[in-house]
Amino acid sequence: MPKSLRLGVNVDHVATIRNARGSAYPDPLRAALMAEAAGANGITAHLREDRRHIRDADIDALMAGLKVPLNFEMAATPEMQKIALGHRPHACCIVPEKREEVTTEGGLDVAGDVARLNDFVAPLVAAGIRVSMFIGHDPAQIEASAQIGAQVIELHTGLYCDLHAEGKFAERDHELEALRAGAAYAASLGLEVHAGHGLSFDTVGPIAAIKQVRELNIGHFLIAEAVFLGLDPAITHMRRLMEAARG
Ligand SMILES: CC(=O)[C@@H](O)[C@H](O)COP(=O)(O)O
Ligand SMILES: NCC(=O)COP(=O)(O)O
Repeated sequence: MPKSLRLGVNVDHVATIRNARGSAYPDPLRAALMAEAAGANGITAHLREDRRHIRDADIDALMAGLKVPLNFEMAATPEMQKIALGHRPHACCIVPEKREEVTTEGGLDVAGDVARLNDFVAPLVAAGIRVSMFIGHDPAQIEASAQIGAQVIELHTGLYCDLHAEGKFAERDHELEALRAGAAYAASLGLEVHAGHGLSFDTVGPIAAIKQVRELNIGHFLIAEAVFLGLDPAITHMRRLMEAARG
């Protein structure tokens, strides 16, 4: 695989399992270290406002224990900005968050919140953090991300994965085409392009094949598949599929 396609493993749902029983295990850091050993290029963790999975102590442990970069996913709130500036992770991905949602439902509305997000992102960039906006493929959102000074966008692949799971293949292919166009447009504006959400063995190939995409962040499926295969084999197989798609 060209070095330019990285795999970030999201460990949020290791914490989901831990929190379901209020136990001390399984430990997200242990999973992250296994992912690192299995060849993950980075670790992603989303500290939700409601702390439903990752908690503050997990972020402390990941920052202290990881060798690979941490991509810290967070909402654009003053609380999260303070935590990010306290830790200075390699990257921050700014995501939309609704307390009632089961998972991140769509991309961030950067175009509708340019002035606030501009001020929000500036101190993070000044602290040396690579800032990424988790958005859909709408050109207006891509342009707004560049305008506010983000260096990276992460394209939300959730709809593409949902359409695949529902067997709506024509709509899936239409969404895939829009993701391809979005990736090309973002790269033409000088943005680094990442992608993720809901990716699985079945859906990763066409996204990995988009040449402007430099990083995939994958979590829920890998943690689920680890129940059957183990974490290392699940990550190894995902990387093989990425490599095969990249050519
Ligand atoms: C933004 C994003 O895609 C990740 O945070 C991932 O979905 C895991 O978090 P949730 O399942 O809580 O949305
Ligand atoms: N930003 C996407 C991510 O980190 C992983 O999402 P998922 O694979 O857990 O849906």
